[in-house]
Amino acid sequence: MPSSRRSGRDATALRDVRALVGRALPWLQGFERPIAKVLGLALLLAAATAAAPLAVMYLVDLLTKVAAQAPRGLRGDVGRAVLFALALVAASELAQVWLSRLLAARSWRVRLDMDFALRERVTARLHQLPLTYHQQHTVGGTVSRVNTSIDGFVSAVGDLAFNALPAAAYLALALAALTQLDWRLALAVCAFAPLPALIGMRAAREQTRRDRALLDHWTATFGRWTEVLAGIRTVKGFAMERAEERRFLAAVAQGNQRVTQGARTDARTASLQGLSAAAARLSVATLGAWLVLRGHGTVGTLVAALQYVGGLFGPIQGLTNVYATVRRAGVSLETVSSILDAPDPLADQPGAQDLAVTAGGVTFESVSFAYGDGRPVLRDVNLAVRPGETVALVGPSGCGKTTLVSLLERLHAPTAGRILVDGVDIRSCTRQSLRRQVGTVMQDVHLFNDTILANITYGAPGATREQAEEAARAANAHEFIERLAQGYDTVVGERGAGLSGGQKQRIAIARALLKNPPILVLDEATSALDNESEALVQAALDRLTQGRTTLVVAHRLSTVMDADRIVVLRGGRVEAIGTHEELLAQGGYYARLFARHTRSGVRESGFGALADSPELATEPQPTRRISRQRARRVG
Ligand SMILES: Nc1ncnc2c1ncn2[C@@H]1O[C@H](COP(=O)(O)OP(=O)(O)OP(=O)(O)O)[C@@H](O)[C@H]1O
Repeated sequence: MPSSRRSGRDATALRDVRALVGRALPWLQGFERPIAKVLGLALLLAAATAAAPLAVMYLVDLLTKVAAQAPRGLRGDVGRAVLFALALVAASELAQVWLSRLLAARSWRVRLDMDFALRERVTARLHQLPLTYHQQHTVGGTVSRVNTSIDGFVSAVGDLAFNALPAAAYLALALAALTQLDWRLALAVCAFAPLPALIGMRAAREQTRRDRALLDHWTATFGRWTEVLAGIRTVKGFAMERAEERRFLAAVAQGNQRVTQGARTDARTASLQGLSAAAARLSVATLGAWLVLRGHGTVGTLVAALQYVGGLFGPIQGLTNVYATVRRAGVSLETVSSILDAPDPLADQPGAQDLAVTAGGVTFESVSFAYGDGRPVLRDVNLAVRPGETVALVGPSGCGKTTLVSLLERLHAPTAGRILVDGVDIRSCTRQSLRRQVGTVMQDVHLFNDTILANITYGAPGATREQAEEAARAANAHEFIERLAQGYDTVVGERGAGLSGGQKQRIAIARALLKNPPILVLDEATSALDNESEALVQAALDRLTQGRTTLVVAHRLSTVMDADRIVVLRGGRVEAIGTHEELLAQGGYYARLFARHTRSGVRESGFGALADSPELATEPQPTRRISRQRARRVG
């Protein structure tokens, strides 16, 4: 290999190590003392291990001398000297065993603590990151990536601190001792020492590439796996179980094949390193024997030298893996950093105050918004919702209704304009305090695989059982809950699998009632409920909205007509605002929508679905004034 290319690679390797150390250091804050303590123990162990062959040498030389003098038993000074030598050997062995045990226990403790601290930071960050981050990453993929990366990073730091550094110390001590014993033997060792290092360095790049590809592969595989399990209803509905199983197993087999190929390459690298170590041992044994025969050394020296050579190549091999370990840690760090350093444009501003809602007025002031792709979704929206008022949002699918209400929760930030609650810009308050004041009931109700009681008190952890029951009564949920085998202690299954759509909605309403927020966001369910269930949900919603400022993404005609005002959104713009009667009188899109609804005779909940009819965009309709009561009868 041309030397310029090699020196280029070495420089890159050094840069990699320096960059990694620079990035890893802030993460190790708080662990300096425990790491230093374990490192101290490891260095002591290295010193004890390096001293052991000297004790053996002393014993062997003593015994050789005694044997040469045709001994008459081990009495007097000779006996004491042999006993002392034996005690030295025993002490060094015992010290090694004791230190190894202590080191193993302490280093595990430090690794586990580091693992805990990293998980704490990553979990907190994942919870803080904006919704868009989670929409762009699969749950399973994130879980698999986080687990693999944290394990990888912690074990790499442990390997470097507790194995590589003590190995380097042992190498230095052993080489110094060997040079003292016989410089020629030390030279023979040094001639072979760089070989395993070079072999390891060559393998490291390939290992890193492999690790990165494997991490991506497992992220995609487990991301899909969790998605399939989460969407098992759809999988079953389309009889895709076998197909999904085949797809998953093919991906696992492909991953395993890559792991096997990697293990084969690693084994080849290890055997090449082993061969170079064996060549070093053979050359030292030959040279040592020659030196002893020539009277240039003692048998003890040769035995000690062979012990050193035997013990040296393990650490040398370990040290050559340092580069691979550093690069592996780099891959892990990249992933964890991509989470910890992911931008959070919605983070609280420095000095943000808690929001205290007094009346509950909400104002959208020239609000525009676009998702990551830059396509405008909301354009210059102006809307002032008075305290205690209910405003229904109506418009075709994709016109930005859900997006508008999510801006109020600060799940996204407007690209222009601002949103005020009681005259306070929500960007200037803390996210937590804002979300405590805004309650939500979304159409895809999410229940946790926990008891009904835990699901109702979610968001109000201090609430008592009696308060939860009271909220459930107001939400028309108490009766059906009481009829369940375990009542409020019934576990609902993942995402509330054991409950009907209407029951889930009523639990969500009870949850919102218990939270008791002054501002409410409702995203009405589009899926039709049976008449009875719909009436129960509607009555619960009426109770929930009483006395609260409410923004509702409306799909039922009754909701729209019961609202104090209706906002017609089209193409991200506010097309009209008014009461039902006012909008009918204006004769625009809303009037056409209403007319079409009354003509079609579809169920109430189909009102929102009709908003999508293409003909509504153009169909001219005569303006008709219909009283609210009459319209309700028709709907
Ligand atoms: N996370 C997202 N990333 C990119 N675009 C999005 C995202 N969420 C929604 N959109 C797009 O923004 C537009 C408005 O979506 P939004 O969900 O607010 O509409 P909507 O009026 O509530 O529709 P619907 O009545 O069907 O629920 C749509 O074109 C949609 O494709």
